[in-house]
Amino acid sequence: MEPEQEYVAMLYGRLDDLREQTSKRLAQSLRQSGGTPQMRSERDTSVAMYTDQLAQYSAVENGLAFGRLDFHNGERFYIGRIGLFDEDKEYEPLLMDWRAPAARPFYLATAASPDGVRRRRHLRTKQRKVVGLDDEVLDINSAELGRNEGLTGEATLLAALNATRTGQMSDIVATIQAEQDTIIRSELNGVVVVQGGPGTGKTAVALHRAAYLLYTHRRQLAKRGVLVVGPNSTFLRYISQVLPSLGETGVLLSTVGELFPGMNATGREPTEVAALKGRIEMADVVAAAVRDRQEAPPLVEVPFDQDVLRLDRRMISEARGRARRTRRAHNEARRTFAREIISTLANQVVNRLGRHLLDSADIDDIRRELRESEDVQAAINKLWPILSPQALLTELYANPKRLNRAMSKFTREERALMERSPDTPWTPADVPLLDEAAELLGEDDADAKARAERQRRQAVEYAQGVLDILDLEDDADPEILMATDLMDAYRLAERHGVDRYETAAERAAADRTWTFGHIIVDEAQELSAMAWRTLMRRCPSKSMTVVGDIAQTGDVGGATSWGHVLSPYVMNRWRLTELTVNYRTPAEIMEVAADVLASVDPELVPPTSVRETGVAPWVAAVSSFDELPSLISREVAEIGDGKVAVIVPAALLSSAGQAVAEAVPGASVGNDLEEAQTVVLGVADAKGLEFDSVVVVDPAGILAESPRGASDLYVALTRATQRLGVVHTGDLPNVLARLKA
Ligand SMILES: Nc1ncnc2c1ncn2[C@@H]1O[C@H](COP(=O)(O)OP(=O)(O)OP(=O)(O)O)[C@@H](O)[C@H]1O
Repeated sequence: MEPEQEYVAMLYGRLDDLREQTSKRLAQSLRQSGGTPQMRSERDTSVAMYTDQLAQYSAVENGLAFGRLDFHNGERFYIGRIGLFDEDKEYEPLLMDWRAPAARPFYLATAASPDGVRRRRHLRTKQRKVVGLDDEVLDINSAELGRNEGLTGEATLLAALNATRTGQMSDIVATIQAEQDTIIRSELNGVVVVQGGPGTGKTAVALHRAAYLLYTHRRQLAKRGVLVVGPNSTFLRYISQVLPSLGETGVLLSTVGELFPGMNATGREPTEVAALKGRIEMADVVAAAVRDRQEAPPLVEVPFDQDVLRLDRRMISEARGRARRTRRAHNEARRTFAREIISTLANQVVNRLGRHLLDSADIDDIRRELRESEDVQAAINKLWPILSPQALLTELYANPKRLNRAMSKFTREERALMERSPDTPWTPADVPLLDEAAELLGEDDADAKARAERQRRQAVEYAQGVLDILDLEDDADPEILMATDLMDAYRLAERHGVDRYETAAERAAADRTWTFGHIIVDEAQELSAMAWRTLMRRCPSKSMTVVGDIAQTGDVGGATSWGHVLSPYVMNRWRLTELTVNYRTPAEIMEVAADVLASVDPELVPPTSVRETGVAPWVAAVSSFDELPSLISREVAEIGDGKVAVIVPAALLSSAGQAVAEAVPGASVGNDLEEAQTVVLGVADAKGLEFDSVVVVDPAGILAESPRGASDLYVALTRATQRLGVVHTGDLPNVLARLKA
């Protein structure tokens, strides 16, 4: 252990040197001021680069080096979170980045196929101290009997799997298994689907793949960024530390609901409404809703100049036809529509006044007056209003007549489901519809232009004002300042004020039309067809990693087959990969869950648990759920320091949650995974998470609550890393009969 400690201490020394150097460079860059705009922009880039580097050096502090490979030819290297080099010895590698091609045997070499490796060593460290070593000699003759054959670094792996959970997902960089490594390093292009049962490491693989892709294709991806999509904000918080611990900070984590900047769509709605909004036909509904706002009533009367002008349906339809034929988005095509209407109205005015009495300047004046007339503008606004996506949908949902027209192909009941009053909060299922609307409506660039023009005018006025003041001073040197000089000075100052280095992820988060270099979708089975449409729009290159488990689909609008979901966008050009080993759930618990899976579909095969705990799941029949707090207290005592989840049907969440939170110290309802020792959750919120101990309450309630009840129960049962309890009233559902035995 001593020599390893020395080597690891040397690596930390090198890391400290790098930190110091970078801090100095950062301080130097920050001290520079002024210069040409280009110099300032270069300075901003250096500041950003050094800041990122410092963040990376801090992030890799824990477990900086975790492995060593010894080869038969006498070569040896250490493997860690980042690459470190010896500057004094021609940049000889001291530590190899785990993502480098040469580090691959650390994950793939086996006794049967050693790839030149003699020994693989796992270093376990705590802070900067080496606290343990696990060696594997890759010699087919010395392979221990009964050893779990397929596993790499088994001792270290099992130690990681048995560790107490913290409420935050940790990285698996030291113990990535061969089937996972192949997916992590699979090529950037195209769509790769990672199908796997619960606990097979799909989320872990997806995040390590993001880190791998950024390392391997940095130039390509740093500019456009990588997006990781997760099912809800609790889950995103749970996984949020994994990429930073791998030294990667520039990845945007988002739910689909957050992809519309400025919108916090956290409203709730009945599942059948969300499912309806998720159907692909909704794209046609939104398009119809936009067309419905380009109205052509039989007659519109426009007061003008003590007269009344008339627009009949034919005139309006003609203008509308021209605007539509531009194929521009609604707000952008409005200019064409307005021009046509003004032209029609101008014709009427001219005819009334007598065309032969007017010259072209008079006609221009008439057009201008028409354009400026509030009555004319109001008429155009009514016939072709400027619309925001929010306004379009709010008015659609609130107006049964509009819904009838836009949803003519839907049943009366379905139309009724969509109705809601204007002050209802937006829900996640609204976001893809808002996104669709934003595409069809386009920017209202007249507004943006007016704003820019206003700013320009203000700048000129400001410059002129300063010049006027200077003019008053007798000794002012007229050579020194001209209004235009001042303008430039003003603009530059202003530009410098807003110039700020942002990562691709930060810029992407604020821009609805941002397109990413790669998108990773986790719990992808939950996404509706409309959500897929939104995501595909954000990734024109269709370079994606799609991670999920069809058997866990809980959302009624979610996926039942990957081909069905993906083929509209990439036909059959996607690659299916599968993970088959369950690292989370012990065999004793998985046996119970497997019966539930068979009830979802007898063809589905559960993943194989990598370990047993020797602890059988417990079951408690109670006469009422009032007994829950005392059962949970007992379980908390059993688990010691670990985390306990109480998973309940949505209908029980508030009552059971309150009872447990009041009676059990350190318990809370919802998503406080890090602080609380015990959390009470509905199944949907438990998706993707894991706990040392799980108590599933009212399984019959979970089964009955949704058409996908069996999948929900399967998800709930597979969240535990150590212990499982089931609490029920009445009869235990048949699918859990094994628990009675
Ligand atoms: N190679 C590995 N080394 C160490 N731990 C691992 C490894 N693979 C997976 N794990 C652990 O197994 C657990 C389950 O992983 P993860 O959450 O990624 O699974 P999942 O397939 O996404 O599960 P689910 O479908 O239930 O959400 C995590 O604690 C993860 O750290």
